[in-house]
Amino acid sequence: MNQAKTLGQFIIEKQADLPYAKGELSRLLRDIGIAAKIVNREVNKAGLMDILGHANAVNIQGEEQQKLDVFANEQFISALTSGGECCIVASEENEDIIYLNSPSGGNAKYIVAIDPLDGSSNIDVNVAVGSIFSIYRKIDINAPAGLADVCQKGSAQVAAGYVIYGSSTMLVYTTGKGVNGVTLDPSIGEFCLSHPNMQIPVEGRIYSINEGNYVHFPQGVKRFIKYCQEEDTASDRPYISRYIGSMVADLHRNLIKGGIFIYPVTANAPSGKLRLVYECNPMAFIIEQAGGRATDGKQRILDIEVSQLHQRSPIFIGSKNMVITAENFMQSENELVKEVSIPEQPVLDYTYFPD
Ligand SMILES: O=P(O)(O)OC[C@H]1O[C@](O)(COP(=O)(O)O)[C@@H](O)[C@@H]1O
Ligand SMILES: [Mg+2]
Ligand SMILES: [Mg+2]
Repeated sequence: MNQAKTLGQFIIEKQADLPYAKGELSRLLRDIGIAAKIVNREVNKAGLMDILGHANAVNIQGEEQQKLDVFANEQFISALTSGGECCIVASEENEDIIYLNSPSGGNAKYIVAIDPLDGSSNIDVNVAVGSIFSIYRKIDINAPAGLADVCQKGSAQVAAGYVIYGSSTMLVYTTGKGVNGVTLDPSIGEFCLSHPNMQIPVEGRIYSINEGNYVHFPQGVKRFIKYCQEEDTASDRPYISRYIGSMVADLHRNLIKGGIFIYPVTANAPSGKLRLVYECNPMAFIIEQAGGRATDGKQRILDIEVSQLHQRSPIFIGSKNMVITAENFMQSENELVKEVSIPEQPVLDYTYFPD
């Protein structure tokens, strides 16, 4: 049997596709791969190590930091520092941006924004968690890097990806030329190409949302949930409800099977819960590159202006037609503004909106 291509081999092979292909971005992806392997090692034996539970500290979001949040954060920052291709790291776990004293003496051109451990509420219960990264190039290569370089719109990303620490550990990434997935082969300690050119189905049957917040949802979201639960053979409804509570895991499933993930505004999260710079933007770049769609219910996530490092945004992301349908419900019920490209689009029957 042919040995699958390793991440390193695949990146080199694809390097010609990369803008400014001098190997820096390839090396940066390699460094992220190294940090992911170290985090994976700890996640896998978390129950045996003193790495479960709280770190007795609170991060800038006001969330209790988990020990694994802190460990993962340290691993990514140290791998990016020693790798030398990154000049600034912005992390969910750090209030301010971190300037890296890279061995390249500060000539590094790339900025990395990270959610070092995503799905923290699932760490102690052995449910899939992840890491998310977003990569930008300095706006002005010759000027010192700063906050403005981190707060670029999502559409300026040169690469993005996530790692899922699940039944197997995978790294899924894009450099703006499609989406590829590699799986960690523990026997050789290498990520190997397992999912080339990933595509999200245009239509899906899975909806992922924390229905525990239902009473606080906007009317449009409530109506979309009702739509998903209605019986209608023509459009293959009712849909399936799946919610893991780790954004990476919920999106990974939907990327493969088709589906929509929604984290809307709620009473507790008036501007949404998930963070634009290191959660929404990288996931939106990946899903769009896989043929899907990502908006805040109206505006394309990648076009949203970034004014604060830890800014939050509502997010509707996944299979193109499902996101468009959800957006239509977010619009007033009398106005169908966008046509989904489903041939048999059922005529909306207004008795459908009982409330
Ligand atoms: O428990 P809730 O409110 O449904 O929130 C779950 C969401 O929060 C998150 O855990 C937030 O990410 P972090 O764990 O990185 O803080 C997402 O992964 C997940 O989608
Ligand atoms: Mg997260
Ligand atoms: Mg996190």
